[in-house]
Amino acid sequence: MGANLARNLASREGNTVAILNRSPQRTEALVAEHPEAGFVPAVDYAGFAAALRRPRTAIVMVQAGAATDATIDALVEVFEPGDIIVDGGNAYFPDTIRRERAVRATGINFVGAGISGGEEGALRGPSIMPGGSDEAWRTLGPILRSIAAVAEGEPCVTHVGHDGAGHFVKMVHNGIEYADMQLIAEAYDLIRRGTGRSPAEIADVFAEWNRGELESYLIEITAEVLRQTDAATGVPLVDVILDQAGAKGTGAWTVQTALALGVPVSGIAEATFARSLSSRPEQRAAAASLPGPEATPLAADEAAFIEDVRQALYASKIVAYSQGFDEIRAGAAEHGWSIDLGAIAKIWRAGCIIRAQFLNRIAEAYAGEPGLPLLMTAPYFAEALARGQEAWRRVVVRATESGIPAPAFASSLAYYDGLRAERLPAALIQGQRDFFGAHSYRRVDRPGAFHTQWSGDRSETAL
Ligand SMILES: NC(=O)C1=CN([C@@H]2O[C@H](COP(=O)(O)OP(=O)(O)OC[C@H]3O[C@@H](n4cnc5c(N)ncnc54)[C@H](OP(=O)(O)O)[C@@H]3O)[C@@H](O)[C@H]2O)C=CC1
Ligand SMILES: O=C(CO)[C@H](O)[C@H](O)COP(=O)(O)O
Repeated sequence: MGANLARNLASREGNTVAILNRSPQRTEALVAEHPEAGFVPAVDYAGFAAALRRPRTAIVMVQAGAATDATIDALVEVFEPGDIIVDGGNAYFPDTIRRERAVRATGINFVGAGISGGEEGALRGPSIMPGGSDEAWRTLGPILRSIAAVAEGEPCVTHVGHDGAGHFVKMVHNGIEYADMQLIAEAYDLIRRGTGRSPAEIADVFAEWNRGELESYLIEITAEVLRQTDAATGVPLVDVILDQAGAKGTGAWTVQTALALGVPVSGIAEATFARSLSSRPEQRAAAASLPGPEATPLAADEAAFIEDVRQALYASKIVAYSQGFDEIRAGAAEHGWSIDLGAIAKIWRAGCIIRAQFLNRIAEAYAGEPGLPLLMTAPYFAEALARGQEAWRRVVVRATESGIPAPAFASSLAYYDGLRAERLPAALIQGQRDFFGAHSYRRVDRPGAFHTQWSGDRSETAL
């Protein structure tokens, strides 16, 4: 990521880029491979600082955690007040808040900036989500705008908010990425097992979907992955890839943060847990003999079933994004960040992994009603959910009857039904809590808190 970001910066008019890697041979290799970049190589932090024009700007692209702390500490030693350190890695936002405070105390600016787009995006133009101070943004804005992806003429970068706001938004971006990928994987599994089509045939289905409302980078690359044949065996590559999904932590952070904020991001949580479940080979082996439907019945009308899956995918995707934006709204309120949700949708339209046509609809929804309480209730999305809900239900029923796990589809539908329910069984939970712990409850017909004397005469006391 760092090498490609440096090449991107160097390719812009008027830029000269100094580079430093803890392994000097990697710095030398990059300089040798890309003479056109005109890099100024440094072998240590002092040399790196000396090579930069004031105010200096450094972009750090290393692993989150100790590596990031070590790099920032080394830069603070050689930088001066007014200089800017940008952490472009996937840092955990509380770390960014801590680092921003500590670095600011030295007079140096610190900016946590989420960067998405993978290696290709870093080179050609990523989506960038910077936090940090207004002062740092004044210097950094033109630099980041020059290297960011462009969507409909607008650079995919905005000053998200102060201190950790940028990394918070990048974290949620990745949480949504997890949900989007899991939903696509469930759609693939349902079509494969429900119709018997081959991966290459399903690639055609995804390619077709990519021409409609589902158009997105993740749908596009899904078709590419499914079409790939393994050179060694001649079978579809997807059939020889070990079915244990990795995770570097941003999905888990999104869920942990949502739990702390009390925001139900159930689709993102299911997607994160689905990766954990896949990566438990001993447990999967032990459970393999547990009973379930013998064989998956093939869909009688394949085309209709595939269309149902498409609609279920779109509806579940709306829920995942709605949950993610709800978490950003809650995080902004908690941390005092002024985050423009419509601007976030706009900077995700290009450059990042979740880039999609669909983000224009999200930007429009927030432009129409900036205080929108929940994205999925905006007219466009409410109408899309209403249109797709019957297919969505059929797919979840079909998956359940067939024994095909579709946790993200099912939980998204349960979230939708939970929110629209006139009454929820939460009333019973309140009664249970009051029974065993005297936690009290509120009533629908009177203000105040109440407790029933469960172990006594069962009379009710107003507290
Ligand atoms: N890969 C991706 O698609 C994306 C990655 N990111 C984030 O960008 C960051 C970099 O990721 P990526 O480029 O993929 O990772 P790589 O593993 O390719 O590169 C990591 C870099 O960090 C350096 N490094 C590791 N430990 C230390 C340390 N203790 N002190 C100083 N430098 C260290 C490595 O040096 P050396 O070469 O000597 O090992 C290397 O230059 C991560 O935070 C990642 O989460 C963000 C968006 C997308
Ligand atoms: O930030 C990214 C894209 O936006 C990275 O690709 C991310 O590291 C992928 O996460 P994971 O390895 O957990 O799937």
